[in-house]
Amino acid sequence: MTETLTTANPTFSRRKPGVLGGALIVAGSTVGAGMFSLPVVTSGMWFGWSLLLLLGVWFCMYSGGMYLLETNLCYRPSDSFDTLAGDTLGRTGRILNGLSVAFVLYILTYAYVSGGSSVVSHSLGMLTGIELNASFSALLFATVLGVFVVAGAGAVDRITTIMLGGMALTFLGFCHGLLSSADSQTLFPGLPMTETMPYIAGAIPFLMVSFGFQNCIPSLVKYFGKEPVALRRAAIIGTLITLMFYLVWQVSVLGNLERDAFPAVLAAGGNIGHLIGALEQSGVSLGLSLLLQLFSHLAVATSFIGVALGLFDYIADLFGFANDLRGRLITGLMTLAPPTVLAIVAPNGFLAAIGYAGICATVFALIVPVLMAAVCRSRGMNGGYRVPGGTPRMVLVLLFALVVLVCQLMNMAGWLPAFGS
Ligand SMILES: N[C@@H](Cc1ccccc1)C(=O)O
Repeated sequence: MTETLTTANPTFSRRKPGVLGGALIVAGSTVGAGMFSLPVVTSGMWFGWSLLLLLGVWFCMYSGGMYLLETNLCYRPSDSFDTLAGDTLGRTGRILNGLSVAFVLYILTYAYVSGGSSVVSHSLGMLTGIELNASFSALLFATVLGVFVVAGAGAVDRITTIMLGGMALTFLGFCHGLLSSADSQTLFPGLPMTETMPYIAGAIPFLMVSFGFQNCIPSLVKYFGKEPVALRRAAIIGTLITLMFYLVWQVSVLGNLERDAFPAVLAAGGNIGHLIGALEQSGVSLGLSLLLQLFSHLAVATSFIGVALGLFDYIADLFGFANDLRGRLITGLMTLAPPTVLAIVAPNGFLAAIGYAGICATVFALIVPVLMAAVCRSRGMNGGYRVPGGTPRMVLVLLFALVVLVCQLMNMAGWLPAFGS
C-alpha cells in the first residue's frame, strides 16, 4: 500500500484530508512488502520477542518521522524533502538523502516484482496446475503493472482505490479465519531464551523497513498546510494503525504455523508464495488460503504501483524528461528495467532485498531527520512543533539507526545465526 500518498487517494487531490484521512494515508504508506517478511524473519525469535521489538521499532521510526515533521514545519509547506535536506545539511547531505530515497525505491520495486511473481506463480499453480517459471512470471508481473505506471497517477487513482477496498475486505476475511484458529500454545510455546534470543539482531533491519513511511511527511505537510496538531495526530494514529495491523498479522501467521515449519520457508528464500504454501500445508482451509492470496496480490500490486510511481516521478524530475509519450516511455524503462532484469535473474531475492533496503532507509528515515531537526533547533527556528524528549530522544533514534546498520552489515557478512541452518 506504499503509494497512497503520491497517487491513489482521490480525496487527496480534491480536498484537504482530515486527521483520519491523513492517518489512513500514513498507514497506507507504511504497510507494504515489509509486512510479508515479518513472520518469516521473526520466526527464530518467535512471537513474544517480536511483540516487544515491534513496539520499540515503532517508537524509533515514528520519532524519525516526527523530526522530519518538526523540520518541515520550519519551512514552507510546499518545500520538498530535497530542499529541507539541502538547506539544513548542505549539498552533500542533500545528495546522500536523495540517493538513499532513490535506492530504497529501486530495491522495493525489485522486492515487489520478486514477491508479486512469487504469489502469481503460487496461485496459478494451485488453480490451474500450470507451473510458471519464476523468471517468466517476474517479467509478466512487471510488464502488466508497468503499463499502469507509465500511464500515470491519474489513470490508476480509481483502480488503486478499488484495490485498497478489496485489501481491507480480504484482510478482515482471512484474519478472522486465522485468528479463530490461532493457538496460544503455538504463540507461546515456552521456548528457552537461549533458543530465541540469538535471532533478534538479524530481524531488526526488516522490522525497521516495515515501519518506513517518513518520506511521505513532506507531501502530507503540503496537503495539510501548517497544521502541527492535525499532522502529528495523523502520524501517530496512522503508525499505530500499522502497528495493530502487524500485530494481528503476526498472531494470524505465528498462531497457525509451528516454529518448526519456518526453516523450510527460509531455505526456499522466504518469499510470499512459500509462506502461503506453508500455511496451506499446516491445514489452513482452501477458502482462507484463497483470501490470503487475493490479499497478497492486491497488496503487492498497489505497493508496486505506488513505489514505482514515486521512483518514476523522481527520475523524470532528476533527468528533466518530458511528460509526453516518448518521455514517459523512457522514464518508465529507466524505472522498471533494472529491478525487472534483476528479478528475472534472481527471482527469489525478496528477503535479501528488504534487508538491503534497511541499510539505505536509515539515512532518510532516521539519521537525516534527526540531524535536520538539530540544525533547525540550533538556528533557533520554530515552526510551531517541537518533538518532546530533548537530546536523549535524538540520541536514541541515532543509536537505533546505528544498530540497524550494524545488524544488517553483520547479516550480509553471515556473522549472525540464521534460523534453521
Ligand atoms: N514500509 C514499507 C517500505 C518503506 C520503507 C521506507 C520508506 C517507505 C516505505 C514497506 O513495508 O513496504
